[in-house]
Amino acid sequence: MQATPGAIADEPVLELSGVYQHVKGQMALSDIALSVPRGEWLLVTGPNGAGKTLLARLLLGLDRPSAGRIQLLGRALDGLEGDALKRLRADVGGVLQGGSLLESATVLDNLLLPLRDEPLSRSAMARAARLVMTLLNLDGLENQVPRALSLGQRRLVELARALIREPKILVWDGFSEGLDLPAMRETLGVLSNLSRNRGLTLVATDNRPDILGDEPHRIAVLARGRLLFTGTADELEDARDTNLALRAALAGTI
Ligand SMILES: Nc1ncnc2c1ncn2[C@@H]1O[C@H](COP(=O)(O)OP(=O)(O)OP(=O)(O)O)[C@@H](O)[C@H]1O
Repeated sequence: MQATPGAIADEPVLELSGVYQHVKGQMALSDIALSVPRGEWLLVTGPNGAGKTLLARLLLGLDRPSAGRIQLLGRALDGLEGDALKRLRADVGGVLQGGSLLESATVLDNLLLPLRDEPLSRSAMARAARLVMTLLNLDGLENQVPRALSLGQRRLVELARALIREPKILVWDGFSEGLDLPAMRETLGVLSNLSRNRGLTLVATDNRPDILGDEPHRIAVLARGRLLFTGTADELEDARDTNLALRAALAGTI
């Protein structure tokens, strides 16, 4: 198991303070503060339109916040450009909602995309691809094109691509998208091993607050771009009894 929630762990590998994001004149994220220690898991949950994808994109360095500070692995994202940003991105893998596979490329070529600028031989790249494929039970699919795959397999190929550079942080937007319960359980087992053995930190987003099951994790509840709660699943259970807005957010009625 990865470090238990609340344990005194290493320095946070991911820290946000006072983060705001405007989208088309609307305040879509307001005053977000989060801190995740190495090897821990954070689930960001909340109803449709709460701002989960916007937050995931900020963590992946795909968008810049309108205001506030984002620190990943001790480095402030806002000051980073060019090669420094590229290096940081290598340490942060992302699985985005809605899919992002190249439809005209094979599974293998999709997996190798993040390695295209690395000074690696083709055989070293193929070895790295085989490792992640085996890890995620994708063996035998390397020459398929994405449209030949089930939605679940596509998600796992996206996960494999995110893991191929052995990132220190994985940001997974829309965790349950395309995955049935057995696939989800198996994937959680793989991620749990990576957290235990390599200190992988996970930030997952999902509309469902219970999606990470019994794996130790913290939960952040977003609604209308504001963080209503951060804590453990047990603390969330207690808080929802007395907090009307939190109950509405979890029910998707806010
Ligand atoms: N490109 C965009 N143009 C206009 N508004 C946007 C854009 N992207 C996001 N928004 C708005 O920002 C808010 C947050 O959107 P976001 O996609 O982050 O929510 P979410 O919590 O991920 O929702 P879902 O669970 O449906 O994926 C929503 O009101 C959304 O309409």
